[in-house]
Amino acid sequence: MIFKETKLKGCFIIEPKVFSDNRGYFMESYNKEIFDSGIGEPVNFVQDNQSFSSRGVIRGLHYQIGNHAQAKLVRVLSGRVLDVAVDLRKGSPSFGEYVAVELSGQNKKQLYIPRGFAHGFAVLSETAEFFYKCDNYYNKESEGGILYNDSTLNINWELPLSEHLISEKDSVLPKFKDANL
Ligand SMILES: Cc1cn([C@H]2C[C@H](O)[C@@H](COP(=O)(O)OP(=O)(O)O[C@H]3O[C@H](C)C(=O)[C@H](O)[C@H]3O)O2)c(=O)[nH]c1=O
Repeated sequence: MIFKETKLKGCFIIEPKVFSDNRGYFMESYNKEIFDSGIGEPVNFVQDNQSFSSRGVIRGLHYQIGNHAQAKLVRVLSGRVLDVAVDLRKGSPSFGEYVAVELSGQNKKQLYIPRGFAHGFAVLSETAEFFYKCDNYYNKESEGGILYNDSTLNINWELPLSEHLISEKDSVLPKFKDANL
């Protein structure tokens, strides 16, 4: 496994070791000992999530506030997405900055997003199966979000506007300046 820290401290791009042969491939997609050593601290995941989306779907930008904040280890089982993490940590020198990484079944890359970030992704392939581990449980009451096309964050989702497919809930999320952080 190769761990590359992004410009946002604590946020890592991870590339697993893939063993390919004439049958296909094998990889350890998660190994706690290797992961904790690569990240530099213990992370205890408690919930796995999985979602399936069609091209043009943008899920996010979501986070959970306070003690219910979640760190996430995200990857794509099949298809291709642009995955986005926004630094919302109060006092962070990169507050309001984001990283965008293409994750796909092909490149098998993973993104580790620490607590204190908003997360979202856009589906660039016909369909995408998305899988992620969380280090805190879902807590509906503590859900927060930011409008995916907020002009201050100015995220390039790499999809024509005409293709954006957003949930009703996400379409009415607050702007970054009004978000409940
Ligand atoms: C997140 C979550 C949702 N749900 C229920 C609540 C809704 O009835 C249904 C769909 O939820 P939602 O529309 O919020 O799903 P996404 O838009 O994929 O939300 C996720 O999208 C971005 C990319 C994230 O990083 C978050 O993990 C999460 O907010 O699943 C649960 O039962 N447990 C959960 O952990």
